[in-house]
Amino acid sequence: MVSQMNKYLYITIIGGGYVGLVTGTCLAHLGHDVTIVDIDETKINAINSAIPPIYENGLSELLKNHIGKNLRASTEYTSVSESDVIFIAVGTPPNPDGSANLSYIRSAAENIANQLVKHSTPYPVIVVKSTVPPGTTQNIVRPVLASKLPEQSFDCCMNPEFLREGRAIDDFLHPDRIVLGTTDERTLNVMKNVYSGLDVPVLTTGSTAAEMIKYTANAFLATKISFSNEIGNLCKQLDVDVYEVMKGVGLDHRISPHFLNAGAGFGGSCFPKDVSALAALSETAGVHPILLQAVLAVNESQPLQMIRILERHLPDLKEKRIAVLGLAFKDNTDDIRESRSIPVIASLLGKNAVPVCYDPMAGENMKHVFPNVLYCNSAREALINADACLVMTEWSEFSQLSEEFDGMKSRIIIDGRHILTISDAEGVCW
Ligand SMILES: NC(=O)c1ccc[n+]([C@@H]2O[C@H](COP(=O)([O-])OP(=O)(O)OC[C@H]3O[C@@H](n4cnc5c(N)ncnc54)[C@H](O)[C@@H]3O)[C@@H](O)[C@H]2O)c1
Ligand SMILES: O=c1ccn([C@@H]2O[C@H](COP(=O)(O)OP(=O)(O)O[C@H]3O[C@H](CO)[C@@H](O)[C@H](O)[C@H]3O)[C@@H](O)[C@H]2O)c(=O)[nH]1
Repeated sequence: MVSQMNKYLYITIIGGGYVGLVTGTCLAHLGHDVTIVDIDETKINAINSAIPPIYENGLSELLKNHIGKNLRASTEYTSVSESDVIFIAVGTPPNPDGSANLSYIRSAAENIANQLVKHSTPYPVIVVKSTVPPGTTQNIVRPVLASKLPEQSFDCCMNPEFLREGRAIDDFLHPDRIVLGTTDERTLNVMKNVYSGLDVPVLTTGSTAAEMIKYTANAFLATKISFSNEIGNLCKQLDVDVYEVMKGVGLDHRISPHFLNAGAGFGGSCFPKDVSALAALSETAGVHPILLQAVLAVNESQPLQMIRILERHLPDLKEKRIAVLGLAFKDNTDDIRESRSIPVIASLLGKNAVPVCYDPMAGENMKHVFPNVLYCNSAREALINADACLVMTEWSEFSQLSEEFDGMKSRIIIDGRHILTISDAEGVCW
């Protein structure tokens, strides 16, 4: 367990995206003095104006409480010199072969080293918060810093982040565990100080094991989802309700009821990317990743199951008006990265259908991907005269929909998220 707050720390977060902004704001909420650094000036200006560049429940209020007080944002790395702790929370997007692109990590580490060489607090701790392949902290981040700084003058720690988008603040402030990848006692004390105030179990490991824990946790959760989807596809053939099945299965405490929701598959910036990175890493290590590849394969085919079911009802989709409800990769976010609605809309367009889209938050983001499809301001509007409807995101407002479906031309409703409460919707795999 982390203990009571010993002292407030000066902290810099490199990267002001989902993780950096939530981490920075929550650490300010815990009382630390925090500077968020990002190369994106628009993002920095928005943060300094207390306008979150992303939609995340509760973030706006928290940002307003702290910005201009113990929280600020900058495009400059100068605060690094005054910091006790520097978090690296930049992106690690996939390379074309699925492996993690570490160029942003390298560049952040180089910029930190260039700043610390000018001036530094005694013994700053540089913390890798981004999801990185095993060995990155030890073999890339530390050597980049050590190329400019004396070995004993700093230390590194790997501290993976487990927050979920849409529930990020609650997850950050009430995590199941904190993993601290360091074997150094002094560094461990600094890190415990960062999180003091949180009543959370702490697991201390080496940095490489901490990196592996993050990938393994995501791969396991993704495996649960693909497993449920495969069972769901079978259940549909056998006319069995997969939700009833998974409820029965999940009551076994060794399995747990979580992440067994079958449907259109997993999207987001993490599961697809991290399972691919782990699979690529595995191939490189000479271990053929049979299971991980199957998890990805099920996930690729799952959104297209929606189209297959749709075509059973409407064999010719040409010029058919298809309401697509939900564009975000999950509820309570405006993030569309790897959203399962993207392959579905692309497939509809390929078949000359007319997708008519609605999402409570993510419409603007999706316009960058599909600028020429129709976007509506409500589910009701999208459903008017629709030949069919596909539900792609588990937004709770969709569970309230009822007479809105009366506006459809024909009542073909396919639920990809088990969110509708009307009786005549067809499930994607139930
Ligand atoms: N999004 C999540 O829910 C989540 C949860 C846990 C872990 N992670 C991991 O955390 C990392 C960050 O993810 P994210 O979703 O916040 O990414 P993001 O793309 O939203 O944000 C990354 C930010 O880093 C900035 N950046 C890039 N290079 C920089 C540099 N050299 N200096 C300063 N800023 C720089 C970018 O401009 C961007 O704003 C990834 O490794 C991801 O896998 C993400
Ligand atoms: O039973 C389920 C649960 C989720 N999903 C889908 O899975 C995706 C991811 O959902 P979720 O895990 O809630 O959101 P993320 O924000 O992607 O969070 C995951 O990825 C983060 C980034 O690494 C981790 O920090 C989190 O612990 C991990 O849950 C979404 O498309 C969901 O619709 C399902 O299909 N079935």
